Amino acid sequence: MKITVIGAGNVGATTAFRLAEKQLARELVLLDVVEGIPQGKALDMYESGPVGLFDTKVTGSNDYADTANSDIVVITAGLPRKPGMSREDLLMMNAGIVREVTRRIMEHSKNPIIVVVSNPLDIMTFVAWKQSGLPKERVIGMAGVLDSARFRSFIAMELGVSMQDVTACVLGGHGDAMVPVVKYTTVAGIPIADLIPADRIAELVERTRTGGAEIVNYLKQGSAFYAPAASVVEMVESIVLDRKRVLTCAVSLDGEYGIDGTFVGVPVKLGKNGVEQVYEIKLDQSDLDLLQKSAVIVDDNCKMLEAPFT
Ligand SMILES: NC(=O)c1ccc[n+]([C@@H]2O[C@H](COP(=O)([O-])OP(=O)(O)OC[C@H]3O[C@@H](n4cnc5c(N)ncnc54)[C@H](O)[C@@H]3O)[C@@H](O)[C@H]2O)c1
Ligand SMILES: O=C(O)C[C@H](O)C(=O)O
Repeated sequence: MKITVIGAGNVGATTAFRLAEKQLARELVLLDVVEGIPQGKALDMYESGPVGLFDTKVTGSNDYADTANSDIVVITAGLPRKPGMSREDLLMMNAGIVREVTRRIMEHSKNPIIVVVSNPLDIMTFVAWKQSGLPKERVIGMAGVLDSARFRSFIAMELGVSMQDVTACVLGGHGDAMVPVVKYTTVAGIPIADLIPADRIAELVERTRTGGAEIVNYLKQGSAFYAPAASVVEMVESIVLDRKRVLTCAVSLDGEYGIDGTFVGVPVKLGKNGVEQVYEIKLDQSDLDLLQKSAVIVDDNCKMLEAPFT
């Protein structure tokens, strides 16, 4: 298994380190446009192997030839937002980066599975899919795992229970219009509506929707990376080990939820072939309306991007 992480910044480097520690790849390549950064960070990670007890061969590079024959490529290249910005404000700049990165990846790897992280997430996943020419099952956006993790953390904090017992469902685009689905959010199988008053749930839902901005406002110079990297690794692990985890990921829908051809977050089965099943769960009309609205926002942004994808 060879995994490449494009972008050796906060998310990329943290992801690469977690992947190395978990020994999910025999070979791990960290690539960035900035010379020296991927090489230095990769060597530093590699030198932690004797202490962290892993043998993954981690190398840093600025040359796509070193990514040749990757089984999985994680794209984290692109600008993060600053306080006051929305993720959509990154659209034009990051679309150019993701398009170019994808073009270069595909010159050296025939049939990789691409996990997209760059923002605005759902639209960048669309860009990577279009540019790559890969089947839609092999281009997957990471956001739902992160958004659900945030909702789970807030619920665990609220109730003083282990995060392990909290399961949350957050669908839709990775923006302020995301859809935390209260009905499918439970603590050891108990619906949270039975445990937390409705007005407080509404506050936790709102905190989840603005969870990314909450971190941006603290950091000032960039956005979250520990929870995002952990979320990427959960997805990659399910693919590498063919675990068939059911995780919310941004995938291209084909009529499910009344949405056609748009990338948005829904529960999918992730295995060695990428997206192996899309689950169309029964939603209340109000949640379905929100999900469809969120897809329209993604779609409108995709339309703002001018092809050609070559
Ligand atoms: N999907 C999510 O849930 C999620 C979570 C966190 C961050 N993000 C997004 O991920 C992206 C990266 O965030 P970060 O915190 O790591 O930012 P960062 O600035 O720390 O790192 C970005 C890296 O990309 C590199 N880069 C830029 N253009 C490149 C190119 N053409 N080829 C290769 N590398 C290139 C930069 O040199 C930099 O090292 C941002 O767009 C951010 O918004 C998404
Ligand atoms: O909020 C951001 O800009 C980064 C990321 O999408 C996040 O949710 O942390």
